Amino acid sequence: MITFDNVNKRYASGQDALVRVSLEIGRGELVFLTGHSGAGKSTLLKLLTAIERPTRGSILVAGQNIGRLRNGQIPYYRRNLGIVFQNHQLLFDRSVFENVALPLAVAGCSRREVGRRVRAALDKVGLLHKERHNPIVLSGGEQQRIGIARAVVNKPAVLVADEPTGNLDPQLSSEIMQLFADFNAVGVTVLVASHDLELIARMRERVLTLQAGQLIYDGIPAREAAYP
Ligand SMILES: Nc1ncnc2c1ncn2[C@@H]1O[C@H](COP(=O)(O)OP(=O)(O)OP(=O)(O)O)[C@@H](O)[C@H]1O
Repeated sequence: MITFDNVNKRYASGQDALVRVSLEIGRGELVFLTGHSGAGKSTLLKLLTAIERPTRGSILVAGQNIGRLRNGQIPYYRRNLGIVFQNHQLLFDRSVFENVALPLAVAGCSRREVGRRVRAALDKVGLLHKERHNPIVLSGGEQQRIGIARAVVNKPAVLVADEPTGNLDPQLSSEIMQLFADFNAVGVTVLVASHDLELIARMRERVLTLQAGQLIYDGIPAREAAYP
């Protein structure tokens, strides 16, 4: 599903953010990406979501070479991706329903279809009863769930999250991670970047560890091996 082949990313500043990264993520896998601050986690996700382009190497997603996409093709490519950010980027002048519906407006769905899909997504994150609220009145954990509902409303094949639990307490963080596991259980390929090592360890899933831009570990950690 996702292949990085000898990927390098050097920013215009001269910073080498990723160095010869090769990895494969199969369809339907759940994988955590970790590493110290500045290790290159966000950069890897930005390459995958075509926000940045690789300097060298190739990135294939469902057979498509992402680094070679023309600018006009990128919005179409992103329709198959659900993207969750740490600061969920909700619009506070719209209701919960409208926020979750945003990707569908771009995709040109009928009103009936929008209603059906938004409610299904809100139901999956347990917030169907909050559809008329303004997100500003919701807790941080609920806001993050809305961000996740918005990411999955298009039924993407791949769900990508960058530090989705960054501002949440351990209990809420654990619930959010469980949501990703739930989406994975129904076939979605999920990649979550997080520096929360304790939380990742408890999930007992595959972990990729970056260190100074290099992939130094890829496996299901038995003990502390993935966390130097
Ligand atoms: N747009 C940019 N221009 C120049 N350098 C950048 C840019 N974005 C990131 N970097 C640098 O690339 C390296 C990797 O950064 P990246 O944000 O990918 O790391 P990270 O592992 O996500 O870190 P964090 O956990 O702090 O978010 C860092 O040295 C960072 O300063």
